[in-house]
Amino acid sequence: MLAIQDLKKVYGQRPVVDIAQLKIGAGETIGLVGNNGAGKTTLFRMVLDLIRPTSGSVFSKGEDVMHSDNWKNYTASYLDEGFLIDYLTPEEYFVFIGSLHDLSLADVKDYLQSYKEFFNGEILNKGKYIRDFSKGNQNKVGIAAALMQNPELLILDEPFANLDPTTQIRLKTLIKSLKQQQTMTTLISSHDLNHVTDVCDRIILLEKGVVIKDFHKDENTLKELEAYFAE
Ligand SMILES: Nc1ncnc2c1ncn2[C@@H]1O[C@H](COP(=O)(O)OP(=O)(O)OP(=O)(O)O)[C@@H](O)[C@H]1O
Repeated sequence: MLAIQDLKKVYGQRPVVDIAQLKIGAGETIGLVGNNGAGKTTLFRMVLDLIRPTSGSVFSKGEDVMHSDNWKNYTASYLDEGFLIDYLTPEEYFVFIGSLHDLSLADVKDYLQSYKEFFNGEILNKGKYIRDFSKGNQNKVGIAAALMQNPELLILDEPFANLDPTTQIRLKTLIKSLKQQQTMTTLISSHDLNHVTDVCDRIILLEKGVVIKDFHKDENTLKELEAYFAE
């Protein structure tokens, strides 16, 4: 699904991402972990062609994301509130995103109905603009809008941050159930080692822009990660 080749991003003199080669297969659920400033968001931004690499490329289904638009049809992401439209209500935003993906009003309505539990009564029919919601509730809108697109490739930057514990658990359940369909490749960055090892099958550990570890999850993964970060 994704292939990263000699990818480098340098700010000033400092490389903040430096990955010679990384392949992510279709259907994989990847957890990207690393301390503050490790380069997780910068990597996601290059995968989504939001920023350009200093050198190297990201290929999505074999096509360089810098020189192709095809990946936009099957990729959904939520990195931060910048992905939202502040002056819309959540309902208006979902309808807008739905219209970009040929979803009818009825489709969007059905979808929102199925997310009632995830929204926990805090998102719909509030008569409020997105800008007036708390950061956690804005995250819920962004994550739900990304999932609504039924993407082949889903990219979420720290999706558990700012969510209340109930919603964190519901989000994990949601991601696990989508994973079972085996049609979605998922990249999730997180500082929450418990959550990320719970939902992801493969963990990539980034430190100062470099991949330090890349392994498939087993029963020891959480302990190994905790030991690594405790050093
Ligand atoms: N536009 C920019 N100009 C200069 N430096 C930048 C810019 N964007 C990111 N950086 C630097 O690149 C490094 C990687 O940042 P990035 O946000 O990718 O890390 P991260 O792993 O997502 O961190 P966090 O866990 O804190 O969100 C940091 O040192 C950051 O200061």
